[in-house]
Amino acid sequence: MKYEPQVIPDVILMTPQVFGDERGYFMETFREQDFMRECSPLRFVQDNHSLSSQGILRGLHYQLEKPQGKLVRVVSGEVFDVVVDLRRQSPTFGQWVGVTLSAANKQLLWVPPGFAHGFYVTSESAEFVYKCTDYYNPGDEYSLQWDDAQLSIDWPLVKGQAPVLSDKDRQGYSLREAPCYD
Ligand SMILES: Cc1cn([C@H]2C[C@H](O)[C@@H](COP(=O)(O)OP(=O)(O)O[C@H]3O[C@@H](C)C(=O)[C@@H](O)[C@H]3O)O2)c(=O)[nH]c1=O
Repeated sequence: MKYEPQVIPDVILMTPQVFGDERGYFMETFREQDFMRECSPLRFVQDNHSLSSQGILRGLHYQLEKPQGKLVRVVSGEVFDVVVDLRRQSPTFGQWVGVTLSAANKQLLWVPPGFAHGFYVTSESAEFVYKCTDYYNPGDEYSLQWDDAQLSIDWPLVKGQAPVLSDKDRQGYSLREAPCYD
């Protein structure tokens, strides 16, 4: 596994070593000892899997009281995955990182606690799989506005069309109003 810190260095893009043969391929997608050394000593307690159609945008989500670190990847299709630094003490507060994750590139992204996270589906559909370092806590969930002007995220919108959002995500907080991590 290759571990590459991004412009926000706590955010790490991981590229597995893929062993192809006549049967198909094999890859390791998580190895705790290496993950702890390269990314974080936190342990994972929940695994999630979602399916979304093209044009769906889920996010940008975070939990405030019980922040979740997330190790995310795509097992079918392609998404543009975005993380936003919401740690007020961070030199990169309010900055974002976006990467393309796909079944083809097999990359994983480590999203540390303290970040909002979301993704936009660019393929016909996408299955998204991730591990979390804390449990889902619905009362503690917040949504940051995907198109906040201050964030100015460069989403690769298909045919320039507005993304499809959940009701909750249509009422996301602007960065200015959003409760953040102190
Ligand atoms: C996230 C989550 C949802 N649910 C339920 C609540 C609800 O009825 C249904 C759909 O929930 P949501 O609309 O919040 O699902 P979704 O919009 O896919 O939420 C996810 O978005 C991505 C971007 C993330 O980063 C995740 O942490 C999570 O917030 O599933 C759980 O039971 N456990 C969970 O961990």
